[in-house]
Amino acid sequence: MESADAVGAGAAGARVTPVQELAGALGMPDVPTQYVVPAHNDQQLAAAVTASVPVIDLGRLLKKDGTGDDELVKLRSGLDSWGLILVSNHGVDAAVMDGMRAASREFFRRPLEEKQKYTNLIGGKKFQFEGYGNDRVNSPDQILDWTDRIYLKVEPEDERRIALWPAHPKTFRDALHEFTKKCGNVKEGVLRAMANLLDLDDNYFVDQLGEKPLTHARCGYYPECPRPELVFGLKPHTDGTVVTVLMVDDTIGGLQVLRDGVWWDVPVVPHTLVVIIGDQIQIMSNGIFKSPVHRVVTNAKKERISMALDYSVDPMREIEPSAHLVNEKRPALYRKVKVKDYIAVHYNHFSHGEMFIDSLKI
Ligand SMILES: O=C(O)CCC(=O)C(=O)O
Ligand SMILES: [Fe+2]
Repeated sequence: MESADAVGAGAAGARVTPVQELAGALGMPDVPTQYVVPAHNDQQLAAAVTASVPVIDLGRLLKKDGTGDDELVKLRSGLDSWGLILVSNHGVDAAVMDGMRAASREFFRRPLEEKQKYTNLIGGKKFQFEGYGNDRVNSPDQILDWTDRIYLKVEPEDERRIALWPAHPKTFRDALHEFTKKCGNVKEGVLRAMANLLDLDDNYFVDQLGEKPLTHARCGYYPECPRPELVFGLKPHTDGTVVTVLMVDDTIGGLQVLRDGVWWDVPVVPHTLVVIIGDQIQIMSNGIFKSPVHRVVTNAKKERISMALDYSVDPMREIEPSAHLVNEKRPALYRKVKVKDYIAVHYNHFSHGEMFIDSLKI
């Protein structure tokens, strides 16, 4: 969702019951009002149609002998139409994906006391982005999302806070390490192809990541929800990342993307990865690539699990539209911004259902 570093931490957050506990409460007649979206925002009832998101063969896409040209065309059309794509032949073994998903699922099945060892509330109160729990609560009128998560900094590797990485199941830490390592190649491959589409040097976006790019992993858990028509798994947002690489649940959908005022289901294709354009690429590409508004809907019958890797430029760097993409016909659309500041403010906007990128428009 947002790759937030310790930068934004500090505000006192109200303690919120894990959604998993709410969902498990016997005889609960309804969901707490804090989770109910206001009626005017209730497009949840509208039946979503499936988006024709293309599946891109990453191996072919990266071929330099011309055989990948079809994939490049598909990539362009997928990004222009949806702001996201599915990727196959991506080099992340099925065993690595399944192992990660299983470890994540098992973690959420552990008793609450054990999960609380990794809490994202220091002293039960002060919110930090890393750890287990809910999203940060900024104000009493914030609509909460029907999801628990464990959010961990995975890169730079020497900044990992291993004490917050679940020790059980025993496979969790290795699975996350391996998954992250493999997904890094997916991110780089897609970024190279995207630069290629804009006639930039292939390494342009990869170089922009800087010396210490930031990566966070978000294992999301969405329990069954008794009132799916009233409650979001994750409210509409754009990602504040460069790109997000996402492994969705292979048995249940829920991710939707907004286009032309309509919500579309993102199809579930086993063992593909979803790559979503983030705001940072929107800025660097001077608005040519657009970060899509997406959300997660809840389900009355089935829990859902997902694993997102949020890739960000080194927070100490500034980003701005590439000079190659700015000219008289197309002046710079966004102001230069320090990534650290962007990340901090993006989250506050998200929690109120606003899009921060709009405030950077020139
Ligand atoms: O759970 C999902 O499928 C989507 C998660 C998401 O949008 C995010 O983490 O930013
Ligand atoms: Fe997202």
